[in-house]
Amino acid sequence: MAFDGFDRDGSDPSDAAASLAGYGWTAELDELFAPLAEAGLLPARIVRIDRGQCDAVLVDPESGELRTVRADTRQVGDADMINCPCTGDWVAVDLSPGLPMPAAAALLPRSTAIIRKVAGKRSDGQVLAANVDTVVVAASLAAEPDLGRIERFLALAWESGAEPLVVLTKADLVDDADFIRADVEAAAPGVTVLVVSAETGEGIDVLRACTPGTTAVLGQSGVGKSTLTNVLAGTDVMAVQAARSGDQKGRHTTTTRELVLLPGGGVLIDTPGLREVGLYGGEGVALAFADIEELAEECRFHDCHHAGEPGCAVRAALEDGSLSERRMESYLKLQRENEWIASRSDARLAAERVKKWKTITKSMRAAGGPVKR
Ligand SMILES: Nc1nc2c(ncn2[C@@H]2O[C@H](COP(=O)(O)OP(=O)(O)OP(=O)(O)O)[C@@H](O)[C@H]2O)c(=O)[nH]1
Ligand SMILES: [Zn+2]
Repeated sequence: MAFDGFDRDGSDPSDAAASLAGYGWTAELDELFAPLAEAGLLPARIVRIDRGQCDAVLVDPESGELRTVRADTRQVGDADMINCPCTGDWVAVDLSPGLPMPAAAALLPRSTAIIRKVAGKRSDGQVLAANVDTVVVAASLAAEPDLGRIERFLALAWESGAEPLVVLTKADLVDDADFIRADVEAAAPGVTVLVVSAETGEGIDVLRACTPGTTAVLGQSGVGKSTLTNVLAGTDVMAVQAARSGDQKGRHTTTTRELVLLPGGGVLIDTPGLREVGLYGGEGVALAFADIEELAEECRFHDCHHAGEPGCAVRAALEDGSLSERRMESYLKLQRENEWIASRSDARLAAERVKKWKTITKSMRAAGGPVKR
């Protein structure tokens, strides 16, 4: 890979990479990237994705300053959407002057990824954000929080490998947020639940302290994700639409996922409001319902279906009220959905393997078959 367009003025390239630290670049990534740097490629973080192109932040080799470049991502595309670049991904960018435009030449392995099943009957997955440390599940206090939806978002968050955090927004619109917070906490074992208001600033400092590194914000449209991003970023980086008269829902304002740098350190990824958040398999449900999973371990039969078997600890908890029927039903529903998608994706992967194998064998036959003895 030719790379001769830039004079580094004798400066140490690792110095330059150091200023990507604010975007989450680590010594480990730097080590991983060494062979690519050797080939003249530059590390860059995707801050926004478009069809076939992305905006990525890198250290300009000439000025040594951070710069956003628009890069062609077709080289790092993949038939499987999950392997396609997304906001938060690290890519190796080729700035060779011979190219029509900068190009993403390689996608670095992800530490975490938030994946949902695409809307509709298809079983494909879609990455919402990559290399995230904290997933904020945002819900508005303006309406009674939909606990099932929060549990669903939490399963997705746990599955990503990042740390979930629930943020209840618009605290200025309710009198007693603590009451609702307690309900949400019961639906989010092991997860911190914060109450904030972008309007009054309540809870914003705590939220800031809870979100070092890379944070992605998930939630339904209108819960105030973009407003939160603006407050944390200290500027209006996101367009916030005036709420429709009569309700506090707002309109769809965020269209592409965007990553912004926070003044106190760390970065934030705003995601568009998600109408449908299908689960994409994995351990997320078990982690989001760790309380029920723990109870199940106490059941007399290790394969207990909690359907009336003797010595069932889950039934006992339902009966004494320490576990709500609502939560149990939510758990069973998400578990079924998770199992369905797992079987679907296994089937899909198997079908892909067969297809790939057929292509290989076909080309071998065309070439006269494998080496004959
Ligand atoms: N009262 C009050 N209103 C808020 C607060 N935060 C956001 N809003 C309002 O809620 C509406 C929706 O806010 P957005 O930030 O656009 O919501 P969003 O979640 O980003 O919406 P999408 O971009 O569609 O996903 C706007 O009218 C905001 O002004 C808050 O803390 N208090
Ligand atoms: Zn049981």
